[in-house]
Amino acid sequence: MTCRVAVYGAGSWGTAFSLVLADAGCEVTLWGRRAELVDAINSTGSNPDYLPQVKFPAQVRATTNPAEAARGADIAVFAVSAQKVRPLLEQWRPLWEPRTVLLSLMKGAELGTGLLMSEVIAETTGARPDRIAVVSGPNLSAEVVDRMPAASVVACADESTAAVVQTACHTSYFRPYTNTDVVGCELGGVVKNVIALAVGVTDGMGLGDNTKASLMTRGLAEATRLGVAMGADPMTLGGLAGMGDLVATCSSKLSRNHSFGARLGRGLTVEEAQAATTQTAEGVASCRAVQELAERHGVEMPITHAVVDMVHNGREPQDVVRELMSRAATSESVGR
Ligand SMILES: NC(=O)c1ccc[n+]([C@@H]2O[C@H](COP(=O)([O-])OP(=O)(O)OC[C@H]3O[C@@H](n4cnc5c(N)ncnc54)[C@H](O)[C@@H]3O)[C@@H](O)[C@H]2O)c1
Ligand SMILES: O=P(O)(O)OC[C@H](O)CO
Repeated sequence: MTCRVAVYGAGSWGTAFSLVLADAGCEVTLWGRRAELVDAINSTGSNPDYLPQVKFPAQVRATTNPAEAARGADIAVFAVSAQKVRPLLEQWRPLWEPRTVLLSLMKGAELGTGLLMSEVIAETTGARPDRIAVVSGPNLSAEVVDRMPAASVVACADESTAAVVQTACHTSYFRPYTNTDVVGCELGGVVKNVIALAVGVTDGMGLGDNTKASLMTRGLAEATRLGVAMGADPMTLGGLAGMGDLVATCSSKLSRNHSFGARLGRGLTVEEAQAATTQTAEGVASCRAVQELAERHGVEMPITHAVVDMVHNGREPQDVVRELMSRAATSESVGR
């Protein structure tokens, strides 16, 4: 039977993931909030504002009506900015059938609560963990829509739910693995955005590949330490949703988080970097939520602190780098 999917959010990843779902044989209803964009998608089969190179197959239709998207949906997919999703979920929760799987594509933690997106979904909808899933991995949307091979992870506490989502998005170029470690997969996606900001800064400053490799490796150590404190399997952070996504995001000029950091590193102010960023760079807000989580769980995350200092406390990149490097010398095994 054809899988029916509602995708909420017609930005970059909502657009790219709709293509993946359609290529995998699903019927997709893509919700967008702007009528002119939805009309353009329905009349031209492409999204003029995000990834206009995509030509949707006929089984992708767009709507501004969240209830129309929800009707008969086997899976409801959320691809809006992490800080904006709570009120939408609160408003829309009666729209989905009790059997509908609620799937987050978002890689952010909520400011103020420190909740991961699966937790925001659970809190707002009351859905049980076996109905809530996430997709996370090295999936830069511009490469995905060019159908360049990529792997990813579908995480859900319930393996059979993860398998349903896996089938719904498995194509010749998108290979999803399943995992029951939801916290580990989500945290990998959240923390890599913070580390990509740091790597972007040092790239923007003209620093080298040794710097980049050091930040990525120690950034992975931060993600793993926090993950373990929050109940994740450390092996998950070494997988696609952890190391895999860290490598893709920190290495790619397509990454919005890396680009934001690079602007700071080149000397732009935070306000100037923000003005130049037209799409969601989740790490900018989430770095503070990650810092709060680190404090709550008693975990040391110096790179995350450095990013918060540059993005929110007005600190100069040069000073922050110097400070990071001159911390007391320690053993690599500390805090493992
Ligand atoms: N782009 C990627 O390559 C990629 C890949 C994997 C995961 N993600 C994650 O997916 C999520 C969405 O990212 P994106 O790249 O699609 O961002 P985007 O900026 O391209 O699109 C965000 C979408 O959210 C919508 N939106 C913002 N505020 C809203 C509000 N208040 N109400 C309703 N809609 C609102 C925007 O209209 C837009 O359609 C992020 O958490 C991101 O980390 C992105
Ligand atoms: O463009 P970014 O920095 O949001 O990264 C996009 C994806 O998360 C990469 O997997």
